[in-house]
Amino acid sequence: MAHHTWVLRFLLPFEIADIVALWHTYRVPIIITTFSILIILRTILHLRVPRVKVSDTPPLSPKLPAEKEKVPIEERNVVAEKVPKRIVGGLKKKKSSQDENPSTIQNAQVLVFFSSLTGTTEKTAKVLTEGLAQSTKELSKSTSTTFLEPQLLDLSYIDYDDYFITPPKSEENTQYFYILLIPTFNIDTVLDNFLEHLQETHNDFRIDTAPLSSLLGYSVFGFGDREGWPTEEEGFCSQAREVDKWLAKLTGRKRAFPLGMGDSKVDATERLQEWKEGVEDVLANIATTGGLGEGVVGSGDAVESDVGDLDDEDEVLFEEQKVAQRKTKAQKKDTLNDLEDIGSTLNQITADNSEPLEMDFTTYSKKARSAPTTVTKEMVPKNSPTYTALTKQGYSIVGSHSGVKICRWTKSALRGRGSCYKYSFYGIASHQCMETTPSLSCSNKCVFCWRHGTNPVGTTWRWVVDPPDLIFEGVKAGHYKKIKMMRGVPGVRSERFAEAMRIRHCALSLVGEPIFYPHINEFTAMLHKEHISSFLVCNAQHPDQLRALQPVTQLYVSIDASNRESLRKIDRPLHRDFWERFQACLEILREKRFQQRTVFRLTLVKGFNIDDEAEGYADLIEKSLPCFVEIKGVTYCGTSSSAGAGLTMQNVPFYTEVCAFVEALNSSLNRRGLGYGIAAEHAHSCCVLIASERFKVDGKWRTRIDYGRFFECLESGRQFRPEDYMGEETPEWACWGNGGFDPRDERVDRKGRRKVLPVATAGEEACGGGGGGEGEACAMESRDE
Ligand SMILES: Cc1cc2nc3c(=O)[nH]c(=O)nc-3n(C[C@H](O)[C@H](O)[C@H](O)COP(=O)(O)O)c2cc1C
Ligand code: SF4
Repeated sequence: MAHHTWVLRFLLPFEIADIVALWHTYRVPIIITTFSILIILRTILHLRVPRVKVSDTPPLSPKLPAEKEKVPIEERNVVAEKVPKRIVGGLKKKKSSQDENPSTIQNAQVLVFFSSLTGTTEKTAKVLTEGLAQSTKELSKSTSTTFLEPQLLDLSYIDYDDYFITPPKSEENTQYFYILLIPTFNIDTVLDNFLEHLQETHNDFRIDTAPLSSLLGYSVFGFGDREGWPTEEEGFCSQAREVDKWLAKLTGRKRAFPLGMGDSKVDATERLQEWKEGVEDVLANIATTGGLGEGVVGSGDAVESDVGDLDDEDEVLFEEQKVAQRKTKAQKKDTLNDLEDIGSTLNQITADNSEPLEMDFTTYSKKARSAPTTVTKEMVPKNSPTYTALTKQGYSIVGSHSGVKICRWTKSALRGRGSCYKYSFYGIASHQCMETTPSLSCSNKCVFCWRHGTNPVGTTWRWVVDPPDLIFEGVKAGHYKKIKMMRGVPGVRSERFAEAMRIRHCALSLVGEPIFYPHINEFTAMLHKEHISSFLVCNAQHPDQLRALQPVTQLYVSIDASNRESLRKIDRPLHRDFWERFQACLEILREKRFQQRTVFRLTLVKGFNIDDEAEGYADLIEKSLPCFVEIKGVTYCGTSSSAGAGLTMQNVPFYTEVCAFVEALNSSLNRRGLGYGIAAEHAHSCCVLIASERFKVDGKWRTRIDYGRFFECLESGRQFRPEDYMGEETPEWACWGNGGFDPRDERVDRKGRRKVLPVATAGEEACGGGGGGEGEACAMESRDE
């Protein structure tokens, strides 16, 4: 080792000096010789390698350059940003499976997803789907790929899990192409929820980050309004841009055609037409080559163009977070040193700068994305279509998230034409009952809820919270106003009208989920203080809130199915752990059964939750041991929303079918020795009551409530049991087998004509909604038997 070092030291100075001397002597011939060799080599190579003509590159979609000429300047900028970037140079292209094995697509189908509040997108989506049906039919004839008829899907009705965790499974080995037509709303709509779902799916560690990568591709078109949202920074088409971004991630960058955007009042038709032609080109490409074409990840055909695009987006998000942190630091510590990590641009910011830091974000998405997260929205703002729709249907919106409406039974009782089933079962006078909810939002999308697509939905409360006293005063005022409006209605009985000016009962069940409201306990305390009884219906999805709920007069949990799969289909819950939440709520109800009256509310929907489920329901009852079980046929609203949810009159059970189910359930409970029996019925509402024998004294059912006693118990401050406020005997006419119509009242048909025979009708009762409860007043014709 020592010997080698010595030799190197001796040789090195000699060699360097020698080389330098040589270079000085021969540099001119060396340079000339090198250049000559290079020129000869270049000439040989040029003669041997055939030249590739520019026109040899297949003219594959997207055919944006031609289209760009037609696009106005401001639009052009947008499109230009989204055009796949062409990277020229020596990068090697990746090979995809499609590249190796082109044209492997046998069956393909376009799925057109849309969302619509005011109808524009829905109409457009229908026309677009018809157009695509035509063009894909042509493609099926001229290529080896068979396109199945495109399917139109409303994001308000579908289960996201069926389409946006993995693509749907098909027997014909069909591959799907997703098209999404997305309007934008700066108020809460189902789109917020959809976006949340996409984001959660991407971030869910149990699911692959790109679970939709087996799609053939996707493309999004957004509708917006430049009058209100002139630029993208100000929110133009912001939700379409968000959807596009998340789908790029979920599909592993299979954006088949750039995001299109149109102003629905100005240029949406032209922009959509251009975009549609581009999408059709991509579909043609899929049919002929099996790939998406040049410039798109997934085609394997060109350098992956939107890699940079996506990475930019991530980076922007990251940058935003950093800037937010920086702002706080700058404001708190007031020193430049805190900003060190930001980078050189920020080092120029003065230490006393407490203004928001100005950052030049160069992509459109930055400000638009941060804006909505910083502002807490109102759940139902006055200028929203939801507000308009609700008020049109007779709801009074109180504050920004509560509603009140007088139900048809209240009107009916005022006119002496019968009260709802709660009078027969529990002694509630319908004309003294206020139906309200402090939360119009829900965490389910039940198939029988009439408000799909318009009501805000969410898994957590993310809106402005109104104080309970504002809601309480507001709903009472709204209720009394509506009662007063009944003054001139023919047939209103004066004594009942006078009584109606004193609210005695409150059904917290209109629509939405009452226990979602963060101050629900304060609200019910206000009711009780004025000796208004509380009937609260919840959807068994919020165990924490249910556990924290103070005693109410009667606590309901909607039990819409007896097993996980059936519950998923019928309630379409937003929570992924919906079944666990449901089970937890049943346990909580079991604990509460000695503190207040607990009720299972079963809504029977033919074809969904009746067949073979009696045993399953009996299991749930055994688990929770509720005081009562109300079984009711679904109310069919006859609206497009119920039809959209797949409900028709065929899903509304006949009263005899409800009775048969009740008997099967009762037998199962008897076999298990659980101490229940069929207590009462209200055939007119298609509703039957099974009660625990705790409410049977000396062989007589005592399902009614002593409301005075309830308030005494509550005000005593002592612990009390439901039996302590058990009312008088259930009247004979309400007991099982007697129909349940109050003999004091007069039966009339829908036209107000007197009825003689008792009638068993499905789905006429209007109360309920609340968390998977019922729908709005039934718009169907009676299904008399
Ligand atoms: C309450 C409300 C909020 C809106 N917010 C936005 C918005 O933030 N950005 C935007 O570009 N357009 C916004 N728009 C415009 C709609 O996206 C546009 O009118 C769209 O075509 C509506 O589609 P639809 O009729 O299918 O519901 C809003 C419209 C309404 C009614
Ligand atoms: S249907 Fe509901 S809101 Fe109407 S009177 Fe009966 S309990 Fe009250």
